[in-house]
Amino acid sequence: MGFLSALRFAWYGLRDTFKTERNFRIQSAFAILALIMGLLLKIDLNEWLWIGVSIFLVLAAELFNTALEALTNLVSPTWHPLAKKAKDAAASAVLLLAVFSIICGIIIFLPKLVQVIKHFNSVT
Ligand SMILES: Nc1ncnc2c1ncn2[C@@H]1O[C@H](COP(=O)(O)OP(=O)(O)OP(=O)(O)O)[C@@H](O)[C@H]1O
Repeated sequence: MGFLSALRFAWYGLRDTFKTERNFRIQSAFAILALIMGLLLKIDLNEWLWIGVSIFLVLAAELFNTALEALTNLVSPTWHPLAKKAKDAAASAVLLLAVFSIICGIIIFLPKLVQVIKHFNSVT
């Protein structure tokens, strides 16, 4: 498969996951919110790296989760303990990374938000 074909299929995967997976749309919305807050609060390069890692890890984990769900549904359309194990483990991976990204967001944005609120309080 050529490089351009690989890019095209990767794009199809992103587009399809965005259309069909509500969680992926929610995570994308949080990613955009984090980018806007990063710009508004003028975070430094190091902080951008942590926000970038958080965003890409969560979105990539959700894509893997979606792939694993699709494969599980294909292999085991009816209830099976191994299908449950696979889906639950994949969902847990997304959850762990979402918690990591929330912690990064709190560490980076909370002190700056507190500063902004203090500034507005002192001005008004
Ligand atoms: N074939 C199956 N066999 C056993 N348990 C299943 C099966 N399909 C789903 N489950 C259980 O139901 C849960 C939810 O499954 P589902 O396929 O709806 O995943 P989901 O994480 O809710 O997907 P989405 O995020 O797309 O809504 C799984 O985590 C698993 O515990």
